[in-house]
Amino acid sequence: MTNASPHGRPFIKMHGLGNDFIVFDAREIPLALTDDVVCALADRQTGIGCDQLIVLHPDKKPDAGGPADLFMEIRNADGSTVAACGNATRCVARLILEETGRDRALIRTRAGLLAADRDAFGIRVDMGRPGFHWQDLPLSHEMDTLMLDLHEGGLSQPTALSMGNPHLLFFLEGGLDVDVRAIGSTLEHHPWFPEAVNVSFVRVLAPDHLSVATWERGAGLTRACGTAACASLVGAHRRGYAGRAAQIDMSGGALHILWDDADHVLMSGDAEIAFHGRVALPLGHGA
Ligand SMILES: N[C@@H](CCC[C@H](N)C(=O)O)C(=O)O
Repeated sequence: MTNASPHGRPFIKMHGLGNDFIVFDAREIPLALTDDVVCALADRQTGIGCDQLIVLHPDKKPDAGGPADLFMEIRNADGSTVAACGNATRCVARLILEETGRDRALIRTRAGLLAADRDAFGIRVDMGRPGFHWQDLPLSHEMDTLMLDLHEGGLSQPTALSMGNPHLLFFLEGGLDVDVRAIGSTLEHHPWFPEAVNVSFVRVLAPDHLSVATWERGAGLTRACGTAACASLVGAHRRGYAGRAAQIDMSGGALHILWDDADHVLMSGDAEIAFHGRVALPLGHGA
């Protein structure tokens, strides 16, 4: 890669429960990354390595509620642009809260305006309302999202819903062993999901305690997925397996999710800084 600046472009490496992010601040110096450059940076052997790459832009679309602190661009490791990422939203909220000294952050995403603050578990983000209509995900045609007539790898009848991004949830019986990689990668691009889908496997340990493994669209198997944790609680409640609040265990740690009476999903958990660095970007990419 060519370096337009002798020192490269600064970035912060962050993670939420091991779901890791390269965060670039483009609020003062613009940054536009092609899919190829995102892939190169995300590569764990030849780049920095990440599940998602985040670019912070000025908020150019203030609505009636006033301007957000920033607009958060979210890219999967394969370069695709997505609307929502729960773990990265907590990380960005932490940066804003530390930078401003305020107790509330407002982050604009393609999925809407998200408010964040601190709570006993770390950073809490209001992830907004879930979507249950087939067009919310979207699906290829009209169907009942509560129980899809879909069968794969011995599993069947998953629930589908949107948390600003599409999720497919299989509820597992007992200790059934599943091949998350095989089933997840097969269903990620199933023709019923024209924009692909995040695939999760949910075990109900108790009505307020779930365990979730996720194959993420555009990133593969990750240690944690914030929107999948939100979707799992909502889906489990709709299927009658859980209450409206639960601890969600994932291989990287736990999140605490509440689906409140106003139909908003609140997600709480850690947001960590791993290290600061600089990277050479190709000419014309804002280095
Ligand atoms: N890691 C995320 C979700 C990132 C986007 C997802 N892979 C998609 O394509 O929708 C999270 O914490 O929510």
